[in-house]
Amino acid sequence: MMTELTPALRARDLNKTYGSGDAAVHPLRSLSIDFPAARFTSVMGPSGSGKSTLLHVLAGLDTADDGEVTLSSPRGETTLTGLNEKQLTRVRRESIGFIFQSYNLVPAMTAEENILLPTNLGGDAVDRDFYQQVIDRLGLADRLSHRPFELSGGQQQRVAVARALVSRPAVIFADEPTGNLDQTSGAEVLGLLRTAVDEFAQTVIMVTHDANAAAQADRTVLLADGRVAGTIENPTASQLAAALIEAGS
Ligand SMILES: Nc1ncnc2c1ncn2[C@@H]1O[C@H](COP(=O)(O)OP(=O)(O)OP(=O)(O)O)[C@@H](O)[C@H]1O
Repeated sequence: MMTELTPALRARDLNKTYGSGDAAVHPLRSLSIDFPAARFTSVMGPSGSGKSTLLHVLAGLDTADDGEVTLSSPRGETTLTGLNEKQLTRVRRESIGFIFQSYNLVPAMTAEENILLPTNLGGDAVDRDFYQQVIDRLGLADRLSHRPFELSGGQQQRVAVARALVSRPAVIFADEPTGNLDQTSGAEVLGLLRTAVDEFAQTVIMVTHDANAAAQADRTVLLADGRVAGTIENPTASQLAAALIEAGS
């Protein structure tokens, strides 16, 4: 049984370097951090501080040069580092949802087909009651047969959020999920991420530049130069804005 103190994700001594010599860039420098289960964590930091790299490594979409990432879910504990691509694909399907700034929907598929894609790929039966709940909550019921190009940006992101929620992954990653949205659509997406945590005990980790968005989380991790520069519990937008100015963003 997981308690809220159990980390859903544990990262230890992650290093990543691009290039070499004078041109070397270090998006991750001996970075260690825990992300508690059933909590909403936002990640902020100056441009180039390593936020997206960290998210991709935690989600098994990219690999670190060394260090360890361990995922704990109701299915058990898995060390992602060291898995081959096939094993990683399986873990991502079973336990991880990802929401991108640019939605990343399959253009030839309808909204419904996009939403059900991860569940179908995993070979799992769709929980129709939960699916209906998500669709109703997202106001997507009359958009399900539309393809992405027939949807507004806000609607496309709602489809992407539904896709990440419906298979009920233990951890949902979101990289600037509100970056392309107007304020109303952005608030809606953030509300849904909160619901995933508060009602469905999922773990959410979200990268954002927006202090107001970040303040919706239970905790904010501040990155600077590939390292954890600090964490703020129950952050407020003004606290985060001040911290970012201090970090030089
Ligand atoms: N594939 C790559 N090849 C070379 N350098 C890379 C690559 N991906 C990222 N970097 C570099 O690694 C550093 C960290 O990038 P990352 O995208 O993780 O930062 P970030 O904090 O998410 O930035 P932003 O807020 O601008 O999105 C940057 O200096 C970036 O240029």
